[in-house]
Amino acid sequence: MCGIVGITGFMPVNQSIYDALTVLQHRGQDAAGICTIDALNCFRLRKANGLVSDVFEARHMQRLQGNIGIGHVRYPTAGSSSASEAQPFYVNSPYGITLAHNGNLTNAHELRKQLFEVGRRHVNTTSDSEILLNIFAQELDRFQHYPLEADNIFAAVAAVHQQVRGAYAVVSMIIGHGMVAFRDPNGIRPLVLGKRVIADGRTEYMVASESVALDTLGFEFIRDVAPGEAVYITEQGQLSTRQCAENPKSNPCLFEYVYFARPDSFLDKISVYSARVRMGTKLGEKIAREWEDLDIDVVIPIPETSTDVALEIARILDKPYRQGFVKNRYVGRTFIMPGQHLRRSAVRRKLNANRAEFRDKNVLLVDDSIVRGTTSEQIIEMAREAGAKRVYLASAAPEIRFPNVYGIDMPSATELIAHGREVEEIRQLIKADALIFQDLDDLIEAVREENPDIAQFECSVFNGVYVTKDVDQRYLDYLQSLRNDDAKAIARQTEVEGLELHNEG
Ligand SMILES: O=P(O)(O)OC[C@H]1O[C@H](OP(=O)(O)OP(=O)(O)O)[C@H](O)[C@@H]1O
Ligand SMILES: NC(=O)CC[C@H](N)C(=O)O
Ligand SMILES: [Mg+2]
Repeated sequence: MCGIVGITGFMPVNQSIYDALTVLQHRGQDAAGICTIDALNCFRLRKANGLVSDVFEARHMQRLQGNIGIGHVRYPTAGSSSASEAQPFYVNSPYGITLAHNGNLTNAHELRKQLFEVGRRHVNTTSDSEILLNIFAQELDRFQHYPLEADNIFAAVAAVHQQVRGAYAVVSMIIGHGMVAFRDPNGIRPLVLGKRVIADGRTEYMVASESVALDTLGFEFIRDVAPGEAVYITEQGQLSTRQCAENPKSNPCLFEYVYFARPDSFLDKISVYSARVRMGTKLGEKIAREWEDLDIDVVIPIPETSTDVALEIARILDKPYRQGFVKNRYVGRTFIMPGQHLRRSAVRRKLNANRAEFRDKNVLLVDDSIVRGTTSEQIIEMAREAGAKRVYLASAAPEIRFPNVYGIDMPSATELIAHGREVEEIRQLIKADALIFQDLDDLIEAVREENPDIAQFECSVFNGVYVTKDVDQRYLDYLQSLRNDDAKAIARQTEVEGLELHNEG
């Protein structure tokens, strides 16, 4: 997952975009970038691998001048992890465009070919986001006049929707025009719109992956950008919006609510926190029903994402909730780290047991999800080392059995612990005394309660149904060959920096 942000204002936006990226950091830890438009109508760009606090030093911030800008934190799902594939991306025609993308395209390969052979455009990286930028640029280029009207920009987004498949929440800037943001016709990845009225009465606008970024910067939430919709804000601060998809549907990604988003965000009118509490209610009730004879002394979350779920399970079961693990606050999220070796070693650096909570007790550990099983296997071992008598595990998400192709880096089914396995086999692998998963219908119900208008969630990782309908076994095999952990490790070793475009180093 990645985090994106864009602001059109009347004061310098560099610090605000930096601050927004820090609260979106949980969506991507590998690279970060900010691009602004300065007073001379030139882009200023700084992007590099690393956390936000590492990428932007004072000298970079000083150079990122301008009242309009976009930012990105990256968790790669396509291409390489080279710094030249950090975002935003730039293309010089028409007018000069930069773009930041959260999601993943499922027809990037065909689009690249078409861009080269028909559009005569070369894309110098292996990033799907640079392809998306070039498709957008190609469509804007069909209007051979300056300035472009809002109608032209919306027509270009409509043409992007016709050609591009997959998931994309996008923020982009066009020199001489302003900022454009849009969301794919299934609304798989989130995007929210907010505003801030400044002292002289003018309105600044902001778009971001999650509403928490608006809160932090004092922007008022207006609404979610609708699936298929585009938002255009001119340099003068004039906002227009248009539905650009023929048949938009709301199919937001269910895993955002389970793991990715911050609990204090609202996505598609649903509080992530409340959804997690309801996940706890449903799972707690299932545990009470199915594990009547299990003797549980204490409920312990596996920090950090599962804490809200675990607290509610403890309430339902009427058992004490205890912080049995202490999280090292300086180690990031392990699941989104590149490479299994790094992920494994991170779990023990990140979590340590409070022995007093384990000694001679039967403990119920709660996690939000079990993906590769890296965390659960080690945590169960740590609980035993700390003296637990019996260790039970509950997962707020059902078994994750299928790859994700829409912006979560789970491209390889064989790396998923639940792929092709039943609960009992998984239990044996992670060495739990008992294991329970949430049912998919319960998870959907828990999330959907606040917004029953959502007819269907994107939940392919649980049921193998891909809402864009273009994903077949051939594509999944292709993706697996490209992006399994071994392939990525080899690619990292042989990686060379591509053409470095103008980058405030
Ligand atoms: O089965 P696995 O492959 O280990 O993946 C699942 C684990 O990874 C995530 O935690 P993470 O450390 O990324 O972040 P968190 O601190 O937000 O829980 C998630 O919350 C699970 O704990
Ligand atoms: N997680 C994401 O949203 C990734 C965006 C894009 N596909 C990349 O790999 O850079
Ligand atoms: Mg976790």
